[in-house]
Amino acid sequence: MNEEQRSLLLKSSSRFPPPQGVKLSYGTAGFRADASILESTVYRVGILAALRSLKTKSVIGLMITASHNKVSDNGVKIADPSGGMLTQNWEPFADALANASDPGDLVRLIIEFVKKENIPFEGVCPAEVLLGRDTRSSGRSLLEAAKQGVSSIVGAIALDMGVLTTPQLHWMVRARNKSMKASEVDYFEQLSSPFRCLMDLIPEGSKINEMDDKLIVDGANGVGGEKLAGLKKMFNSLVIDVRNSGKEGGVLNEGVGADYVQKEKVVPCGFGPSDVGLRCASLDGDADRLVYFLVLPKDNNIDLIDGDKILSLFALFVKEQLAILNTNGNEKINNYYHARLGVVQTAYANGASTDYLKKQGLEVLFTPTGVKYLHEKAAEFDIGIYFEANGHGTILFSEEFLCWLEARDNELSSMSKGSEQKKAALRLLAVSKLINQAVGDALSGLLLVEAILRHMGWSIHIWNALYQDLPSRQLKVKVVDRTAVVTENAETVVVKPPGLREAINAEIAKYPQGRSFVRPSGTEDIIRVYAEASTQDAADSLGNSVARLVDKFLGFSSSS
Ligand SMILES: CC(=O)N[C@H]1[C@@H](OP(=O)(O)O)O[C@H](CO)[C@@H](O)[C@@H]1O
Ligand SMILES: [Mg+2]
Repeated sequence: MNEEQRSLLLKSSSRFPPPQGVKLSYGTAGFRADASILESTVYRVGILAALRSLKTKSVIGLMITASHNKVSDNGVKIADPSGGMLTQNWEPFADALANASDPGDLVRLIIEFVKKENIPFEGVCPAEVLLGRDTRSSGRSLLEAAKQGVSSIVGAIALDMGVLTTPQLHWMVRARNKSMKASEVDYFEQLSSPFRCLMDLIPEGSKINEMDDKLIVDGANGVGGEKLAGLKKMFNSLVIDVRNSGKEGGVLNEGVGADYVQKEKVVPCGFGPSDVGLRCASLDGDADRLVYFLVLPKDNNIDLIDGDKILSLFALFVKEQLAILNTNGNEKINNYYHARLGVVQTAYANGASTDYLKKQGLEVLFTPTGVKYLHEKAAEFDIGIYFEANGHGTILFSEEFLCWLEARDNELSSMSKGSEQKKAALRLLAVSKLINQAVGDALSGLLLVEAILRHMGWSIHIWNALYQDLPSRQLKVKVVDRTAVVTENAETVVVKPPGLREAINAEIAKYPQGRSFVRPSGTEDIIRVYAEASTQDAADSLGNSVARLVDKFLGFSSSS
């Protein structure tokens, strides 16, 4: 490292001293903590983003958000050149950088890493980082810290893209690296034109009734509501009523949003008895999660239509279109492409959804929690559909399949214009454009759900009745050290501390259709407990028993 670079780093990093006595970890979705301690971390992630840009010779993204966490938290994560999450190989470096004790230590780590990764350094290559943030007010100063981090690497520039949903930033990074136009208007256009195409291809007679036509969306008092309001101006075929847009004075994620609705299974603020029976949806704070729900007449209860059911809807539609594409009248065509369709879930997927998907003949795979794992697995298929139960997911199409599909579409244009096969090809191409290929995106997911419901001629009630969820309960347990819990087998089995696995299994055995697992959260300082059983009382009781076990083995009460 030359003297200019070294002194630039030493000087700028001395303005961002790390918080004392805190160990930060890149976690399930980047660094998250109380916003007041994050400046140094965000500054350092700015450096990391610039190095990643140099290494990959591509545009990199840096997003400042703490998604569904409380408004006083914030966080930072990196989008890789494909628009996906930061490569997992770099996470240990991210951890080391964030925890470096002083400027000297930081510079030493950078020198070592640059050497190890063979990063073209010292201004030989340009580096570019796109910055985005959610609506948290702490995001402003954190964005400044990120800018300082990026520009402390010679030759690196940071471009402030403003307040965005997380998926918008990921999409922009991907678009820039594919030399496509990448403004917000381009993003809206990318979503709205395939949506219109899907609507034009709706089979005759698939009309859902008038009353069901309106969609009411809870924007979590975050960035998603405002962006949705901008997006819906692009078409008039969809009536969307946005509530909790953040403009009515509500607090981000407080009693609102997809995480609240999914975990608590109650109506968000701003919804009530007058919404009974209507199609409602909820976004999370940075609009990368989407769940639907139906308000029930009593006690603020809802019927939750979660990520598993969105996944099921998407999988049915894609499977149906593939089947049409590969059929010629009553005869199967000979040279069809056998597209491998796979679905990916985590242990939080409701057991009834997995049974349902398997009964549809679909290949179902499991990964640990965190879209970085699901995305990677889904990318192994020609069409890989992944969703976390909380509503984060998307559909990935392989380049090979898309090439074949485009060629098939052209072939069908000359042979059988207006045929069912031609329409199926067009629909799948439209889905591949509408659904965000970089990362799960509540806005593009919402448009696809709306288009498919109309295609099927289904109300939200019919969709909800595809299968019935097993009752479940999720709990959080505060412990002394959550890293003391180690799991394996896609987080379904506890390996450490010794004895906890056996104790949990003994509880599960008491409940018909019982299933329960625990794991340390990667975004909060807690252990999560999940329980499922044949009745709600049984799921609650199993969850409580397992939470007590966690507390007994690891909690504050166990250490006292
Ligand atoms: C049970 C649950 O919903 N966990 C969420 C949550 O992760 P935890 O590691 O469980 O805190 O936030 C992640 C990021 O948004 C999301 O990917 C994940 O699914
Ligand atoms: Mg989110």
